[in-house]
Amino acid sequence: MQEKGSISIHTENIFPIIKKFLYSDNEIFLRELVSNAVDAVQKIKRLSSLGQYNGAIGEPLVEVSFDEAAKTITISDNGIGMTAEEIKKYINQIAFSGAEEFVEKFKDAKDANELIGKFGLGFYSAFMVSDKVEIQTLSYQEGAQPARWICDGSTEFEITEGDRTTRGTSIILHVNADSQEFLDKYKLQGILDKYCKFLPVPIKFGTKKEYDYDSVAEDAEDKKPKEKEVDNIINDTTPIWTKTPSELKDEDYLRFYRELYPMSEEPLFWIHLNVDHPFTLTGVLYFPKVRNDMEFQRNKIKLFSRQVFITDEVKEIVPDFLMLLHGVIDSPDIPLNVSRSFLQADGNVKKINSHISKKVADKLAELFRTDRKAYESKWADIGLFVKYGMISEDKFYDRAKDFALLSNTKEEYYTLAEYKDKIEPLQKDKDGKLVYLYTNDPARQDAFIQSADRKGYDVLLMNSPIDNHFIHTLERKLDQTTMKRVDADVVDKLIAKDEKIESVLTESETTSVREIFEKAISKPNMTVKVEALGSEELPVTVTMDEFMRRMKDMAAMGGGMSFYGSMPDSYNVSINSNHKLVSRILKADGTEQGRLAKQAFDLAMLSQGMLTGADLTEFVNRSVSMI
Ligand SMILES: Nc1ncnc2c1ncn2[C@@H]1O[C@H](COP(=O)(O)OP(=O)(O)OP(=O)(O)O)[C@@H](O)[C@H]1O
Repeated sequence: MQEKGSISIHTENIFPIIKKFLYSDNEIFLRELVSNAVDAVQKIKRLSSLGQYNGAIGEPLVEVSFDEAAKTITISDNGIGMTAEEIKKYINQIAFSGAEEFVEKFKDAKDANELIGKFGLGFYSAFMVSDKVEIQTLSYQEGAQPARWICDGSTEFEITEGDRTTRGTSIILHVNADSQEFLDKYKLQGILDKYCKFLPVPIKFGTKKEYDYDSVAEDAEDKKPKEKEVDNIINDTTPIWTKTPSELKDEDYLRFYRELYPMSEEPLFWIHLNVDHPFTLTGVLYFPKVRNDMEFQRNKIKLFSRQVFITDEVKEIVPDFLMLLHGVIDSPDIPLNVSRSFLQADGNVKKINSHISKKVADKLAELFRTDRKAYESKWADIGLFVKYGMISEDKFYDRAKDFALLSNTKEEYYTLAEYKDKIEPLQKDKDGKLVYLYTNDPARQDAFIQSADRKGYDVLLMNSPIDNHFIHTLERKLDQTTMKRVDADVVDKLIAKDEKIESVLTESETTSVREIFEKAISKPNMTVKVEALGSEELPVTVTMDEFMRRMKDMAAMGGGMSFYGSMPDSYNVSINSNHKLVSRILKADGTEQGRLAKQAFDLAMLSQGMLTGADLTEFVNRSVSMI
């Protein structure tokens, strides 16, 4: 048997195009060829189980090997094999059925995956790294003759009788001068680890040493275990996501997590995805402990299609707010060769995205319901995802509103509904609006928190980076509710009530107090106000108005409020006319008045960490002289 022919293709020579345009991703040749080998092995298993093949199937195996001297890489399997006729049909023609279209469109294609996927060129990716590709194969069919196909990357091929004596196929790549880097153990091992680590058929890559400790006799002088050479199988053929949750224990999930992310802390919990309809999706998603270097933690979800690794860019498949999750997703509905533009347009991908969002919400709801204490203890980490989700997706907000928690400065946790009930009696203003008080820095705002506490007000802890945005979402979503930072005003004014506190000072005394303080402080960005507050409140309080502060925060974050950003920080200085120190200052003589007023103001600044530099030095010197 010998035949020479021309690959059925109307267009002249397609290989230079493949090589040129696919070059950047050339390592995927191995993924393509190993996947074909795995398919071939699975096909023979299926034929056997259907009774259409009665021979022995043997141990299914795909073997990858290389020969540095001969400059070849071989991918060999004991799968279904091909007859010469099948080679002609599947290799020569099928792959090029779309060739004309291919040549027309190749100019616009952005990446190799897109090209290969669209045109069923999996096998031909071999030419990205080879001068010559050879197939040695023997079909499972009774009486089949071994066949050999060889092609040098032109449209000319040759089919002759082959040498294979056992069922299956070997693809031999004669590696080209530019791709010699692939003739390396570590390089190939790395590619296999990346793409083939969880393929469903054992993949052998060389051998490795194993030590047999059982063989060492108790009384043996030389305690060295026997060394033996065993197949180096690079993959786990039944990774946990292919199993049902009932077969698995927590330890299995944790072990898999450690295998995927060896250096990471233990995850908080996980979700096992198992969907049959309307699309097929399996996977395990882990909630990691979130660290500060969030960027580093993105892109940790691995996307597989029938256990073949595709990518860890899952942007379209996983909702943005869940991008920090870890784990794997496997869906045969996502083709092996995906490109970003494909993912964006694909209907299944959108469905998968919203399914994942729903599953995550269901899992969180369940954790909340079944063990609220444990859920609360993890809230610092979980909260980040939940808040991000609530901010970015209305649908998720609706799902999460019953299990999202607010925590206060006393480390108590409340759902949104519980919190509303808690604060309603005391924190409603005169117009019926609920005022939620929060702190973003409990250490600096301690004096304000204590004042609020004395009044029976509750203060929420909103000190994670996402809380700024979360506050806006809550204001938008919650009816008749505003959020105020606890240091936005003196406590008696934080929540505007109808009740009026009487001042012990007359009108002219009030004016004098204001003038004394204005003179003592003498800073243009400090507006002095004398106010009648509770006598137990501090004599002097420095605040920044909530609106002004938010505008400034937005400007600092580049939110387009540059007008506010360029304004100097301006503060309100509230003097409590009912505090006895204020009366004392009023009664003191000329120079003493100024000194005491300055001292009281500096103390207010100090308590908020705002007293620095020369002002601080002056304060310390003055305090020493006063003691
Ligand atoms: N190792 C193999 N054993 C048996 N048949 C094979 C083997 N490799 C390839 N084939 C046959 O050649 C055909 C073409 O392979 P090719 O990789 O080009 O495309 P594909 O596998 O059909 O699609 P894809 O683009 O997803 O890889 C396969 O469908 C299969 O019938």
